Amino acid sequence: MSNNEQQKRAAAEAAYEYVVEGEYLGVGTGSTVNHFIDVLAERRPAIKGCVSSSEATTARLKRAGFDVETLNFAGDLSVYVDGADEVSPQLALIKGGGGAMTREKIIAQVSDTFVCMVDTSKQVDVLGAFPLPIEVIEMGRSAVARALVKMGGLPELREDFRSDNGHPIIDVYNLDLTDPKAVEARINAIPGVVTVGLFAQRPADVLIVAGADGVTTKKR
Ligand SMILES: O=C(CO)[C@H](O)[C@H](O)COP(=O)(O)O
Repeated sequence: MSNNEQQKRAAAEAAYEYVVEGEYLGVGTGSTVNHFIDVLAERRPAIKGCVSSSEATTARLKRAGFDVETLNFAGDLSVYVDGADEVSPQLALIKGGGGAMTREKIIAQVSDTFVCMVDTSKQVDVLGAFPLPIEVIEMGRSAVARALVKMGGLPELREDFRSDNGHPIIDVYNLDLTDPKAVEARINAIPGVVTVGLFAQRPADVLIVAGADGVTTKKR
């Protein structure tokens, strides 16, 4: 395993401490979450089942023998575990590198504790070096892109990609994200936007950071 994969695995092991037995567990998407699912598969907690944020995660959880239930059935959750592409000191996030941020945001919103796992490379003082993913309705994608240009952004359509919801994703460079809550509200108000991958209004509650010197945990 590479150093980076070892760090992801270490973060996943630390996140496991937040799993609550007897309940449904929210599970995010991405390579760090894949390590978390591997940890779940090895330790087999007595959870009721999982609520998944993507088809890829659902398939991996089912292969590991876990029940996957719809959020509509499971209701509000105690714990949601996921990764992120960037994290600020206030635990605001950029998510959606894997294109799953719509379902991720819905699950985060109804979870008491959002546990986010990252490696040190994803910690930034100000969000925005990572291009901001925005899921859009196909017929509105050019209109949304023009609105983003007016905000100072440089939008790029993600080539040959559709989200699990069947929508295109625009990755936006160059936005000023010094006030991420305000930018999130502004982008949410553009007609045609399904979900912006800014998690500032609902940031992480617990941040697990894995680095060369081990794992640290920060709480909001
Ligand atoms: O937001 C996400 C998917 O939509 C992921 O959490 C994010 O892209 C991080 O992925 P990885 O753990 O592979 O670096």
